Amino acid sequence: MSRTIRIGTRGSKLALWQAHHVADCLQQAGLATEIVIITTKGDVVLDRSLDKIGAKGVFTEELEVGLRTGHIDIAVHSAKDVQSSIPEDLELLAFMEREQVNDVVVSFHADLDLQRPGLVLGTSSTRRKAMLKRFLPNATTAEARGNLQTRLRKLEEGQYDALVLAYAGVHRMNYDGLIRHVLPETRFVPATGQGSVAIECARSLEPTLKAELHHALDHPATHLCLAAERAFLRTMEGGCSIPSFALATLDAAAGTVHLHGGLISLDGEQFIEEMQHAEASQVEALGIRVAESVLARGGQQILETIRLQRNESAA
Ligand SMILES: NCc1[nH]cc(CCC(=O)O)c1CC(=O)O
Repeated sequence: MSRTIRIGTRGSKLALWQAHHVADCLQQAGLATEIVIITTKGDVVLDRSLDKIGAKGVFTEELEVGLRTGHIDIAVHSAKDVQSSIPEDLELLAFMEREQVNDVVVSFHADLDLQRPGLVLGTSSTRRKAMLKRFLPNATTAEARGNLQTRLRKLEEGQYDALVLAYAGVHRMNYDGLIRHVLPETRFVPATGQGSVAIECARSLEPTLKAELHHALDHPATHLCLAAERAFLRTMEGGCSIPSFALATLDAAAGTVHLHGGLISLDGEQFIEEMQHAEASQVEALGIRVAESVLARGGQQILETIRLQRNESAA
């Protein structure tokens, strides 16, 4: 019997659901597992939006320390929370099958009218705030930090009329009954990796165990798409807090990956997008090509403006 696999995870209900999902898959493959909860900066610093916390990897850094010290064997992350580049001594071993990728509007009001003037939507995502300014100008946004349960409590208290969230998290937490609108992914293009679960490990983990874990957990079509999206994000030099977006899809019949990527200005006025496709073997180059096109067509200026605004507000 091989040794027990120690699975590192944040302690939120969603993170624990994802960790148990990984544990179930590994147990079905005949591996014993243990779940180890590690609190991250993003879990405790809740009084600021993520771009104000500054440090990269607010939801991943402490888990990566656990991988280095040998405290855990694998770390389970929401793929969208993983930095565009990870430390050299670590690797992303697997991406699990992606859930429906859309952003959704969640509310206790069954008759929620998205076009209502003055509608208040809760989100702390720079991407969602910018897209709402562009596609739902009648609405305003309010900061909504904290885990899903905390945000739903604030929603019930009336701090906002509705929340904008990833379908994946809402569904995994069984809140589907509160979904009032599914936002079209052609306009509210999701964040890189949205909907997938990423498994990270130390490069030094035993190769046979790595192969066993990869075989039990990786979803090849999702992995291909996320490789394209992450190459896009890396080229954009973006962390979690720039309003970039990317969605790759696999055309299995044609053996090609299609990538829709872009950048939106914080005020929603500029929406620079690019759609290209490539052979499955060329997904990294596809991500780079799409990002370079977006940067060349005004994306670089958007990023410069954001950097200037953040430096001014930090001064
Ligand atoms: N840190 C935010 C975060 N990271 C992963 C999810 C949802 C699950 C996913 O997209 O895979 C969420 C919440 C949200 O965006 O609504």
